[in-house]
Order: sequence, then C-alpha cells, then structure tokens
Amino acid sequence: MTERSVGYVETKHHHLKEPFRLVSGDELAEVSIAYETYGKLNSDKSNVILICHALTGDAHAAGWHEEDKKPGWWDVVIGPGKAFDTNKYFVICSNVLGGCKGTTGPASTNPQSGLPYGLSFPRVTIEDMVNLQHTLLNNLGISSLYAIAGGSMGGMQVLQWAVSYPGFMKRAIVLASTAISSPQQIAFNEVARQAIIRDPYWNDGDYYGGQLPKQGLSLARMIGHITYLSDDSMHDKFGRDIRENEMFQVESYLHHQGDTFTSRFDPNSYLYLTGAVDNFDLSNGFSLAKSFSNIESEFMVISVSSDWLYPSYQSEEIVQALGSNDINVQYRKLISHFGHDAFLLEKGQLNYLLSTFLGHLTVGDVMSEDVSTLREGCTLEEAAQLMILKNATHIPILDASGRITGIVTSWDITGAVANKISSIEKILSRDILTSHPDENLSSAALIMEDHAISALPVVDERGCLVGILSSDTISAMVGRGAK
Ligand SMILES: CC(=O)SCCNC(=O)CCNC(=O)[C@H](O)C(C)(C)COP(=O)(O)OP(=O)(O)OC[C@H]1O[C@@H](n2cnc3c(N)ncnc32)[C@H](O)[C@@H]1OP(=O)(O)O
Ligand SMILES: N[C@@H](CCO)C(=O)O
Repeated sequence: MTERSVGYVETKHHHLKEPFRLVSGDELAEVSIAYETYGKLNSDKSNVILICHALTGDAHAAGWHEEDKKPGWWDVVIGPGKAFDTNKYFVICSNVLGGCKGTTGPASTNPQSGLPYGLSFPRVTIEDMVNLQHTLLNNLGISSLYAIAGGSMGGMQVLQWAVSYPGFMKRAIVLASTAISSPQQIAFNEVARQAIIRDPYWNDGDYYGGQLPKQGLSLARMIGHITYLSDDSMHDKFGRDIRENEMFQVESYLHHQGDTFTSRFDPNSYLYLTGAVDNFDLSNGFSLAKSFSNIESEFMVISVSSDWLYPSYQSEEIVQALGSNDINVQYRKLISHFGHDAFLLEKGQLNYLLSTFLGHLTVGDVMSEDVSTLREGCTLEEAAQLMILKNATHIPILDASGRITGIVTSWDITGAVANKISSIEKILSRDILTSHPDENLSSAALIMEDHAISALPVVDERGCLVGILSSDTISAMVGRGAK
C-alpha cells in the first residue's frame, strides 16, 4: 500500500425502505445497494464526487479490502493527493442495479418466491441505474454533487445523470464513452451474450445452486478483453511469444482473464448489463443536441487515441451536442496505445486532466516514479552508461536508506569529458533542489524555471526519493491535454 492510498476500506450496504420503481413501470420490492466512500463529507455537503463504474466494475473503486491482491479499480486517480483528492473530496461509488457485487441483480433472491430472480429479474436501463444512485444519495442526505465521473458504461451514467438531474452536479466527466451505443458495440455484446446463452449449463438463466455456465462466461470475457486492448498494445504486451505450454502469450492471457472472471461475475448480470448498454441512446433516435438542452453542468469529455471500441468520434458527438447548447465543455484525448482500458490505466495523463478540470494539480499527479538511480560511490562511467541505457538525463545518487545525496546530469558528464575530469565527485551537484508529491505543480514548475533546471527530484518527508518531475513530462502532458 502506498502513502497516497485511502488505505483499508469496506463495502457498505444500504437497504431501501420502499419498493423501487423502474422506468419500464416494473417494481422491485426490495433493493440493496453496495457502496463505498472515501474521504470526509464537509459540513455543507458540497464536496461530494460520485464515481460511476463500467461494465464489470463494482463499488470498490479505491483502497484495499483485507483479502485484496490489487487495490480498487480506479485507485490510480482516487486517494490523498490524487485527482479525486480524498483530502478534499468525499468520494462515493456504488455497484449498479442489475450487478452482482452487492447491489440487487438477477442473482439476488426474489422476496416473492424465495428463489434467485434469474431471468424473472426486470430489464434494467442506464436510467434505472442512475435513478437508484440518486435515491441512495437522497437517503444519505446528499442533494448536490461537486462532480460526477465515469468511463465506458460509467460515462453513460454520467451523461444520463446530467440529462435526468441537470441541477444536481457542478461538473461532469465522461471518459471513453458514448451517448449512443453503436452497432459494432452491440454486435460484440451480442456475441458475448450468445456465448453465455449457448453454454449448456446456462439453463435459461436458472443455474443458481447448480453448475455455472462458466465456459460461456469465460468466452464472453475473452471477447470483451480483445476489444479493450489495441493492436499496438497486444504487440507490446505479448508479441508472438509462446508460453511453456505451446500457447501464444496472448492466448494464455485471454484464457487467464476468462477463467478468473468466472469466479467474480454472474453470467445473468452480464446479460442484463450489456443489454442496458446496448439500449442506451440519449438522442432517443432523434437529436442529441435536443436531449442535452437542459444540462447545466460543466463537462470534460475524454477519449482515447487507440480506443476502437468507443472511438473518439463518439466523444466528439457528445462535445458537439453540448457545445451547440452553449454548455461549457472541454474535450481531451488520452494519447495512449492501451486501447479502451486506457481510462483505467493512464495514470499520469488522467491525473493531470482530471485535476486540472477539478481545479488543482500536484507534483505527485504527474511525476514519474520510474527513476534510474545510482548509489553513493558510483563511478562516472557507470553514470554515463546508465544514462545511455535508460535514456535518462538526470541520475539521482542515493545513500543506503534511499535518501538523495547528489544528482548528476548529462550536461555534467559532457563537462567532465570536455575538461578531462574522471572523478564523479568533481561534477555532481550536492546542493539539490527537491519537490514533494503534494506540492502544487505550478509552484514546482516555477522553481524549475527560476533555477533553469529541467528535472526536479521528488522526495518524501524523510528525504527518500519517490519520483522525478521533468520539464519534458510537464510539456508532454500540457501538449497532450491540449489535443
Ligand atoms: C471501470 C471498471 O469497471 S473496473 C473493471 C475493470 N477491471 C477489470 O475488468 C478487471 C480485469 N482486468 C482488466 O480489465 C485489465 O486487465 C485492467 C485494465 C484492469 C488492468 O490492466 P493491466 O494492469 O494492464 O493488467 P493485465 O491486463 O495485464 O492483466 C493482468 C493479469 O493478467 C495476467 N497475465 C498477464 N499476461 C499474461 C499472459 N501472457 N498469460 C497469462 N496471464 C497473463 C497477470 O498475471 C494478471 O493476473 P491477475 O489479474 O490474476 O493478477
Ligand atoms: N475493463 C472494463 C471496461 C469495460 O468498458 C470493464 O470490464 O468494466
């Protein structure tokens, strides 16, 4: 667990006292909502940020459960000093209606029959998910949001929120999403659904207490994963490498993702949630601009350069429709080869863009944690070799406990060669300027400008190196953000 984590967290459960009415008119007599919160609610309840999860996400967006091997699914941007800064904001994330991670869904018990709903669970829409989140917030005494954010199916919920409850939120962030599911998106979801339905154990959705249709669910997830990656990221991640058992790495990866998914997801939920995604069309088959005419919040819309499942044109449609209503909207593109899942992975760009939109940005948001270092007593040759190997221009020198004691730059090495100096001691700087992760980015940038330095080591309160902030990173971020 890192210092910038919300630490150990628990999922809470809220049980509605009243039946919940769906857009279709159907009613659910009993509904439970699983949710997590991070940070503290301020006295006037004006610091709430609602996070909406994607297809297979859940309420566990950040921090650690006792049994976790990995933190919550959006831990890269939620925590102290991160974009959704839990020192400032009260962050809430709940599992969607129809899900299988604590909120009522097809695997829940139907109070009328005492048996799992299965296919007797009513059809749910994105609007139903949003209405349930709205009910949860009302019941928690929250009547406005500082911001709302979500990627993919989470982005659909954000858009639906802005349309259904226009005065409720100040800022809305939509990532890698769409206002209208495309035929291609529906097509992939249908193949995944068919994989589940054609599994002999699916049994018309009545498999609870018996054999799960694991093969079908695993296949559905494998198809999903192909669409979440990109050609480039597959080359990078797997190439044509073979694993010991004569499988290509990419095959073994898909098998692993498919298999592990079956232990954490309910096949019927997959059918219901993909159905909700497919039926999402905020234009109502007519005009998106018209549907957006009541929206009051400011927007940030983010697409991913390599996302072919939710391509940038879909984000641009949202931006245009918002713009045509004079709604304040910023459009940004993550330059990433990760494909659709970049909205879960591009830590630096995400923290930069989200923090900027929310109104703050720290050194920790954009620093690189991957720093090449050398220990005290190293030689000039070792420093030069490491610079070439790692394409690094600044090498911090550390003592045995990780504290920074000096820094050597490529310019120092050039000087040493020109002046025939062979001792590193004679060229390295001992008087080092540093920053810390919580420092405001603009103040760190000013220090760099004032002292004409292109990289600033970042240290924790003990003086131990935790990252490096370089002017290249800052300009790349700003450049990327502006695209
Ligand atoms: C917003 C939401 O809704 S959150 C839901 C998102 N979370 C998920 O969907 C969980 C499933 N995972 C994913 O979608 C993606 O993996 C991400 C985006 C979350 C994470 O991406 P990355 O950090 O790049 O991880 P990656 O995709 O490499 O997966 C890592 C897993 O694959 C395994 N793996 C990697 N390469 C191989 C391989 N060649 N062969 C077999 N297994 C492999 C790893 O061992 C690891 O296993 P583990 O998860 O059981 O520990
Ligand atoms: N990997 C994410 C992306 C779906 O859009 C998920 O499984 O929810």
